[in-house]
Amino acid sequence: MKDEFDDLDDDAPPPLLDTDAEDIPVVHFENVGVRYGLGPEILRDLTFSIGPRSFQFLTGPSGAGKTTLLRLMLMSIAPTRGLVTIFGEEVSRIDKEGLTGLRRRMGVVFQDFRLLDHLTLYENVALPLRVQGREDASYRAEVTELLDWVGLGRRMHVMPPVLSGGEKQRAAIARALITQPELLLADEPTGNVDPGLARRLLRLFIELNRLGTSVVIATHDLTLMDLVDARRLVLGDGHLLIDE
Ligand SMILES: Nc1ncnc2c1ncn2[C@@H]1O[C@H](COP(=O)(O)OP(=O)(O)OP(=O)(O)O)[C@@H](O)[C@H]1O
Repeated sequence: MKDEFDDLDDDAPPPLLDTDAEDIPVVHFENVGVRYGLGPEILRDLTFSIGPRSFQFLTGPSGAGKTTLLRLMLMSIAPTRGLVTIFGEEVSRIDKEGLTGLRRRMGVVFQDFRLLDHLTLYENVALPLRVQGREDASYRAEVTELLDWVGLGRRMHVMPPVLSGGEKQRAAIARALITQPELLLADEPTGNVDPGLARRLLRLFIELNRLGTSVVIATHDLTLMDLVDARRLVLGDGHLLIDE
């Protein structure tokens, strides 16, 4: 695996893009609250925006609601109160097809990876492009290059069940990035890799951001966050504090 990384630049991550405050937010929450079933409110009074081409960390102690907030942005759960607007559209007014259309504009790295076990790594990563109707020949080089980037070039024809947790995580990251989505939501995307590899993956997220993607990385990892001068969305006691 090391060889595949030899040509990577190990310099500090490049500076983040400046965002234009006048652009329509990619995500906007207005007084949002959420509870699971009849349980207590997990998140309360959330009002914030995520701008186009912006980069932010989402952090807070275990159980603070980071995954829940990502699920709200992914529209896989609905708020119990307040308004969620994604790509300028208010989520409660959108039908199922509309939601699918909005989700296709996002890349998501789930904590549990969600790779398809009956497809090879290459096929998993290529799947979002196939769903877009593209032919294999048109994306083969892109998929191979990205798999090389994350150090999985030599593993691309294996099935996910034989991979380590860190390898699965990198494959899940490659799948989320391959379409250059407008919004990337990543839940602890470096939780299963060593610090050196975590830095390289962070660099990949920053490169994606430089190409125009808004990036949200949920993490506990202070060392990782300290590498980038990025906005921090900090959850605690159900509330959100923003450190610009
Ligand atoms: N499906 C669910 N049903 C009921 N409660 C849930 C559900 N999912 C999460 N919770 C509760 O909501 C709270 C927030 O969970 P969440 O997974 O969003 O936190 P987190 O900040 O992502 O935690 P971690 O850092 O440990 O992954 C927790 O108290 C959790 O027990």
